[in-house]
Amino acid sequence: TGQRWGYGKEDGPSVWYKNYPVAEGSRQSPIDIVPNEASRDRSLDPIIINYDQCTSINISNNGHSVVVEFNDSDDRSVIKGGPLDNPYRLKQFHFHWGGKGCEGSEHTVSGTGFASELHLVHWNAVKYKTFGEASTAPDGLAVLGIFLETGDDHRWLHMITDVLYMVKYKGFNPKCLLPSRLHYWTYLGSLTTPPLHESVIWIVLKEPIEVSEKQLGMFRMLLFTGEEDDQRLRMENNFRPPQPLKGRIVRE
Ligand SMILES: COc1ccc([C@H]2OC(=S)NC2=O)c(OC)c1
Ligand SMILES: [Zn+2]
Repeated sequence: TGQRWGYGKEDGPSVWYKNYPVAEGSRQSPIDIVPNEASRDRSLDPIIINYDQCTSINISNNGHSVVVEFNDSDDRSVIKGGPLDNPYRLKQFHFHWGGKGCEGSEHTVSGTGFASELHLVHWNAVKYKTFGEASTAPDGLAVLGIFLETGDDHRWLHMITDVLYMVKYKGFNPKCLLPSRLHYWTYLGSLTTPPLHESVIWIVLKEPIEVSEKQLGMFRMLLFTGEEDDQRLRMENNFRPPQPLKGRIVRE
């Protein structure tokens, strides 16, 4: 179908259900995470992140966000452990952000949003042959969500913000975007943009990373629109608001 969707009044999250009825499904993301309602699951192991051999292949503006894609032809960069039964291969990462200060993340914590949220998207290459196939399976994807709060410059984020105007660049290890502690909340959810497939095992890290207003401002320099479009729409507020929990349990 490939229907046009966006984050504006006419094509934003409140009308996605018209072309994507699963928007009103039972495991939609993001959600508001209420820490003291999370249930302690002692069977949950720590997550294990292996990004050391990862190969970034490009950075692009897909009209909804800035996306860095990785070579996912083998298990060179995977996440495993935690709530996952298999290793999941890193496919891409991208960000969601606001237009100003405190809003911009997709998940919120007790109603509080962060300035931005990084999504590292992985797929289950043990059970599925392609990302596309995995993206429609209930255990097909694992997305690592990391909150960005404003403060000092992030030591490595400049490698993204400095090249946001370029297309090709290599050699970026997203491990440097991880916070020091990997404590997480986990729940079953979905893609947060159309097609909104309910195929995501969410792992949301509790500890945010710190980036500067200037670094965040670089994201807002991007545009939703192409060079040929007559109007220039700044890319900002590309986040979906929290969706109903519908009885799901958030584990930690
Ligand atoms: C091709 O890989 C992806 C990855 C993520 C999404 C969205 O779902 C989440 S999570 N963040 C998003 O922007 C996606 O939507 C089409 C496609
Ligand atoms: Zn995302």
